[in-house]
Amino acid sequence: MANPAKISKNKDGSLNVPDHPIIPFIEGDGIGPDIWRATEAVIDAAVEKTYGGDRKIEWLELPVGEKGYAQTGNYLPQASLDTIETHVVAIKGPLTTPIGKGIRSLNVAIRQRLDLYACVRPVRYIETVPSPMKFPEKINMVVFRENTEDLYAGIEWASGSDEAVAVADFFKSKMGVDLPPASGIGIKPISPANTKRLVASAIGYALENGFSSVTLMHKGNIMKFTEGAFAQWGYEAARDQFADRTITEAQLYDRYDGKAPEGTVVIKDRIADMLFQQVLLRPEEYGVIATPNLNGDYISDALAAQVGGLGMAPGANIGDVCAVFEATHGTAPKYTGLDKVNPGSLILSGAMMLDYMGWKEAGSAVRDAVQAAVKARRVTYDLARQIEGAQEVKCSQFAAAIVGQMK
Ligand SMILES: NC(=O)C1=CN([C@@H]2O[C@H](COP(=O)(O)OP(=O)(O)OC[C@H]3O[C@@H](n4cnc5c(N)ncnc54)[C@H](OP(=O)(O)O)[C@@H]3O)[C@@H](O)[C@H]2O)C=CC1
Ligand SMILES: O=C(O)CCC(=O)C(=O)O
Ligand SMILES: [Mg+2]
Repeated sequence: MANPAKISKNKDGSLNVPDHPIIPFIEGDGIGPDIWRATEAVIDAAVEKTYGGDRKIEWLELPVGEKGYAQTGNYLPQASLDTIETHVVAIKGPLTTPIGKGIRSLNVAIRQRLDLYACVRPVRYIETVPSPMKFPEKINMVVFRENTEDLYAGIEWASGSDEAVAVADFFKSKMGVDLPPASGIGIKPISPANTKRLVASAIGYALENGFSSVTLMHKGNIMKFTEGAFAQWGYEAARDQFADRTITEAQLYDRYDGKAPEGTVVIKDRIADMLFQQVLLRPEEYGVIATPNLNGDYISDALAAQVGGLGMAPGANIGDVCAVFEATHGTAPKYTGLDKVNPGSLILSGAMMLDYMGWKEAGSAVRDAVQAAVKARRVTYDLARQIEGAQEVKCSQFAAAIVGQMK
């Protein structure tokens, strides 16, 4: 086995992945340590079984979150971010964010500071996993959530603060806008450049992965110059960057009689609230969904519920320089240290990471083993409480069962 070495990126964006790559990981807070241990065991086993010792991951822990604070006095040391950037691929457990006070989200900060602009969250049905849907097998969607701006930009001021008072004065004197007294104020920036790169990556993904549509999800009837502009800029990105590979929904019916030409993707847009009901009633009409940050946050948890809940919802944050893989869910604090929760989301995020590295056989090995373990009906509490005849097992036991299913 060669010495451990960093993954690097070529000028064309492709990756150089050595057989013994160093991959930084953040264990995470709350349930993070439990699900990380489980994930590491499953990924290592998949790589070992797939490549028979010719490939191996060298894990490098980064102190971030509560562990970062305990070890360095800093929740998000710059050195950890630099390490992710220079190693190109990383994986993380969830990190806690206090509500209404305290530090800003470290998860959001990682995405913004590393410019990981696309939050990619696939929603696919796994057989036997309990679903509230009548036909869960019809669900195959991938959320592309803009990850760097919108209300998550963190531009906000507390009620009564000097800044909020100054902004309110400015609105009143310069814009003729009278805010209710003592309002807390938040700003929602949505830019053409950040929208277009997100939508372009969503269209590229749809074309590469055989999806027939990209839906721009927005609330542009109400927030015309932010969400409405998102939809408009999304259509512009399709027209300017994928002219011969995209058509609009209007063109689909006007020119093509409802049948899209081979190798094209239909670009459509839907108002956000309405889309929440359509993904329940007619999921087969939606493939890739590109949307601003807040909508993407909401719809990814809602869609996760359709295919078994947050315990089975993987994700990735992808930028031009590096990528950080992470589950959709958070730190589920009430389960801290109980070895109880489902590690499936982080394990499946690990499978996405293996695919991204070009180790697709190992990625498939992970997914197949998860599927087989669920079918065997020895699952964590979240699935066990919904599957008839299932036996509840601990987080670590579920991971061992997944490893046991690897051929
Ligand atoms: N990317 C990140 O790191 C994220 C961090 N967070 C942070 O996490 C903290 C807690 O957030 P909260 O809103 O409670 O959301 P969580 O996603 O942490 O948990 C909410 C509920 O979802 C279910 N759940 C979550 N993960 C799993 C799992 N692995 N297996 C089984 N069930 C699971 C549990 O449901 P039940 O109670 O029914 O068992 C849990 O109580 C906050 O500080 C938040 O800011 C939140 C989201 C993402
Ligand atoms: O950063 C957080 O604490 C929450 C983030 C979140 O909900 C998400 O990324 O989906
Ligand atoms: Mg969320």
